[in-house]
Amino acid sequence: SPIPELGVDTPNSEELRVLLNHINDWGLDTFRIEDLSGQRPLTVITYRIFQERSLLRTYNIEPHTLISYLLTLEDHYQSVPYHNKAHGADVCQSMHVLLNASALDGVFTELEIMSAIFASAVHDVDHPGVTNQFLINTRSDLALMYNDESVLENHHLAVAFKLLQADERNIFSHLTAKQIKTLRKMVIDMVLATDMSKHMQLLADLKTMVESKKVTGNNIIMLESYDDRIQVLQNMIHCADLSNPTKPLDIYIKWTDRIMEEFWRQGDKERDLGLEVSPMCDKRVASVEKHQVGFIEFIVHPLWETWADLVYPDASAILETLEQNRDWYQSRLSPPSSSSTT
Ligand SMILES: COc1ccc(/C=N/OC[C@H](O)CN2C[C@@H](C)O[C@@H](C)C2)cc1OC1CCCC1
Ligand SMILES: [Mg+2]
Ligand SMILES: [Zn+2]
Repeated sequence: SPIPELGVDTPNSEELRVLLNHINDWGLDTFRIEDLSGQRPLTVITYRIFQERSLLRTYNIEPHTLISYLLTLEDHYQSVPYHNKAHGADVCQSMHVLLNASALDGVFTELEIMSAIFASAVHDVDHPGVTNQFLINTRSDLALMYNDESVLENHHLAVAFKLLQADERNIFSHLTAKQIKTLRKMVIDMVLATDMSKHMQLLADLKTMVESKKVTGNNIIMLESYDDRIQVLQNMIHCADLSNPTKPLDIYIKWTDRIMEEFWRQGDKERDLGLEVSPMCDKRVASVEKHQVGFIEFIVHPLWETWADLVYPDASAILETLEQNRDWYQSRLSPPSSSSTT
């Protein structure tokens, strides 16, 4: 049966096509695409990116096989408030835009680009909506399986590659053994880098790279070793994963609502289990704005400021939006009561 042009059949294909024409733009409304695609944001966005980058042609990927893999991958994202298929789709599309930075023009190979898009699409598959620490504290089967080390990220990878084993879903069936080996290593290295516990090390290495940045005549970054190349891609997927505060405010606020709902459900589970409620997970001491300001100040802005240095001036507008959004949440902070200032 013929594949629908957008990958899935929906009654709103005209409006969906118009939205997907903005696939290369920062701030694409993933929520609107979720609604217009019949709850298939990950399939339609990833399918469009593969087409946009001619990856089906370059790697002889059969459209049915790609759609079959993407639909099954999407079905393996759990219906949790934040870490669901819409987040997977959003990180994939954000990664696609970051890869287009002119400072990175011609830097990565087609295989590295496909690895990065694939890694982003799969990076949180089957996320249960709780943190690594929760899985460790509750002695979950996943923590037992992965010995408490990047438990979620190891699981996302295992599920993503397991789904490839079915012939009708094996989108890499026409790659050489060497290409598959390279893709698999890079995808593993990228998804493992989305473990927030690696943030400080990733950022420190990125800062070192920026300080010693080597560029060609027309300001294109030169990356000689695998370590340098993968380090840029690891920071890129980490930036994409923590890109919510850099998006248009109305979209950012919706992501905040979703992550807080997910954190509060975890807090409720911890309370029911008699465990200490994790930071920011207690709905009874809700300080959503304060947490977002802290998240931006201590994690998101330092990362994006360094990324913006690396690809200067390509991410300057994104950094500007981040700072405006931080100021907005700051302005919503209840002013300190007069007694506290005496
Ligand atoms: C739009 O806001 C957000 C969008 C993504 C995320 C993603 N978090 O990482 C996924 C895991 O949970 C890892 N940890 C993150 C860490 C900061 O905290 C731990 C409890 C878990 C957090 C956001 O805000 C959070 C932080 C401040 C208010 C809630
Ligand atoms: Mg994750
Ligand atoms: Zn994620």
